[in-house]
Amino acid sequence: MQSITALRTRIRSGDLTPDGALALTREAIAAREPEIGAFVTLAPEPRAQREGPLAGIAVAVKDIIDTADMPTQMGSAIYEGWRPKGDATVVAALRRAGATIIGKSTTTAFASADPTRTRNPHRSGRTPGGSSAGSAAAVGGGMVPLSLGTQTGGSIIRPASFCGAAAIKPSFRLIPTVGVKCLAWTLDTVGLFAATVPDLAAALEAVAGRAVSEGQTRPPRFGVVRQDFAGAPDPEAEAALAEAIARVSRAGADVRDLAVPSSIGEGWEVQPTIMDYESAQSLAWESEVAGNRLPPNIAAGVSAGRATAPADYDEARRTANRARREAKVLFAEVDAILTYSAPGIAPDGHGSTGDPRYNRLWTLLGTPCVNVPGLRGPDDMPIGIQVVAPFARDAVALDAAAFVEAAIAP
Ligand SMILES: NC(=O)CC(=O)O
Repeated sequence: MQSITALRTRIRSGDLTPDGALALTREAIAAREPEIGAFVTLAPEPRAQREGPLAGIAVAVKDIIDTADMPTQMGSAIYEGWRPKGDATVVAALRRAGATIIGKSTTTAFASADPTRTRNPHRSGRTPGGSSAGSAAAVGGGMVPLSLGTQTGGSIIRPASFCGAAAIKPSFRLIPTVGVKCLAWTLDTVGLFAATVPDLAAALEAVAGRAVSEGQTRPPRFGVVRQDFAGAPDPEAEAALAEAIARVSRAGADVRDLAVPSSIGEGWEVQPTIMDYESAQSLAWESEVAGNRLPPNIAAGVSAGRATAPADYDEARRTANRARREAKVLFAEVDAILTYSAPGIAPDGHGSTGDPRYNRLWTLLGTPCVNVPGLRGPDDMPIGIQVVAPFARDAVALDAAAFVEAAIAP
């Protein structure tokens, strides 16, 4: 895989130029794109910048995020050829940091749950997940060092787990969603995919201009949350979590099971109500002018949202706010939570993007989540571990995730 920090070290040492780094990425894309299909559009004449912390770093941008120099097509024929006037805020920040936007990566239609044509880079017969399918596959398949995704349910952490990429779904709204097609305005979160957790930190620091480490020297204190309200995982997910617990314990971390207040499970329960209600309104124009061109899963979500009474949506939001208030208690005696990134390895076939049931709670709570790659399950498929920290403590999430990544490294 292409590592931002490794490329940057070579560039800073003079061993590689930014143009050379970009050429490596273009070669990797040419080699794997025919099999993986991670891109909708490739930049015709990408040029490396000379300056900035991301000079020479090529970025794939999920195709619901606006770019001034390439179409933004939302994964839907309704927006075929659509050219926004300008860049989304996060794209402009990437360019200011010296990055090169190398192309637009596939997304499910409007970032919902209808499969794309993209294939899992480890086993082409399996799904890469969604909705940030191309972004996860492009990083997990070693095609690019960095990609942008979004999460409303589980669209960053789940595909990252399926494709073996590190990823962060930051705290809600840490990265602006200006210029990002809205699905659910109280849930949509922009995030990043990269090869390793330190690579994520380097990219987030460049994009968000924030310190991304608290420089904690003592091992983190972890709380384990198995999200029983979401049902049992596949055996390989439980085995991966147990392996991660054993490894971080051996590395000196304190690990304990956490009791979860009932309000947290109630929050998990209402996330789909909020997502569907808001999606129906966000996609009202598309539904009215081209409803017959919406694929089945997003169409079903819009229909469910239209059938949701405003009073039920309001009650769901009260439940969500109660869960956010009470989520603080989860972190009273621990720095970060360990939980499943996905129910198991990437499902066989391409008829589904998988189940966000272990992700949707944390999206609703707005807490920072990191997928830590490195473990393998059946068929030698990657399976991630999800590290969650308190809201606005993204540096804690990254420090704790880096500790887990180091502990599970082979
Ligand atoms: N946008 C989303 O997060 C939907 C999903 O989890 O598949």
